Amino acid sequence: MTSFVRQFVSKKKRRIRENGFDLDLSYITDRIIAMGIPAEGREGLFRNPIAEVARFLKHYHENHFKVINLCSERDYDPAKVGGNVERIPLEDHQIAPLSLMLKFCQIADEWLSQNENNVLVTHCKAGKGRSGQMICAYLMYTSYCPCPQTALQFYGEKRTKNGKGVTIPSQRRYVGYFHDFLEKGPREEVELQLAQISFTSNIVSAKDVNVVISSIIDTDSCKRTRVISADESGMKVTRSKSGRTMVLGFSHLWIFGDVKFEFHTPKARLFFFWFNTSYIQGTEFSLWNKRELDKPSKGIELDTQVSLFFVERRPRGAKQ
Ligand SMILES: O=P(O)(O)O[C@@H]1[C@@H](OP(=O)(O)O)[C@H](OP(=O)(O)O)[C@H](O)[C@H](OP(=O)(O)O)[C@H]1OP(=O)(O)O
Repeated sequence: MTSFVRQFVSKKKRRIRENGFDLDLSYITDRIIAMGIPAEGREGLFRNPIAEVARFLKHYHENHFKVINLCSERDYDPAKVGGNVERIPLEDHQIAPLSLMLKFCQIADEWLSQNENNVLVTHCKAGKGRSGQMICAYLMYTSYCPCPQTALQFYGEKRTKNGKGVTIPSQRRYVGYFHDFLEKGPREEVELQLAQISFTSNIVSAKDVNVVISSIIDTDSCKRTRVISADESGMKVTRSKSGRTMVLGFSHLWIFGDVKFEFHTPKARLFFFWFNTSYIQGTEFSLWNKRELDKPSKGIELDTQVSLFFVERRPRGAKQ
């Protein structure tokens, strides 16, 4: 019964079933493992029981494994899985900024180069999205995969039975940013002045929609600061609505770095997306349909579109 529940919870992810082990765990390469969180108590009944994870790692990789915990929402006593655990806390369903992708790669590389028997074990909660973003970065960092498309496809096939590994569009976008970073080095840090958001969707004619913009202020903790809600005063925000289109106009709103846009109705979150201002080319950032949005709600139709228009860009820290 427990085995059935665990299988159900791990959905399409590939499990390892051998020598009495049955875990939500996949070898992406011989030396890189992705798995679901080692869980305790009640959660251990439907996820990977922490004692079983420890037994597996000891059995196959004793003294040669390092675990990286990517969950900000869960933690456990590292001693319960052998002690060699590092944590890079990331929020569920969100992106890891480039600096943390690089940190992950450096930790992984240092560990794996110490001994040819060493393996790296990565997990978030499900061991799919956040783990995938980081592992794809490492596959490119080591030139195991030449480009984002290959890395994402390779990871998807190794981790899941349906080939869908990293599915959140913003996480995939950041895998692309990391490739650019590896090829061309860091980009100049720029601030963008956001003038307008145009949102076209079936939901606009039915509900009031609000937008909350936030950006990461401390990449180590992924701490976010709320920039503005279109419903709040303090900054001049104009709204207009015509049929299926809503337009928000902003005055003097500068955004910088890793920025999240979250669209809400009064009762529910509709979807969100992330980008980094240094990677915006030109004056527009557009997402052309529902498939390009992160975690869109069910009521949104496929032809939903969002466009952001920027009127100015300046190097970070330039005088206003
Ligand atoms: O893709 P889905 O819909 O299975 O979503 C996963 C979640 O399943 P849910 O839809 O909440 O049942 C899943 O949650 P559960 O394991 O189902 O509690 C995780 O949040 C997973 O993210 P990550 O791999 O831990 O970074 C989520 O993966 P991402 O959507 O973040 O890739």
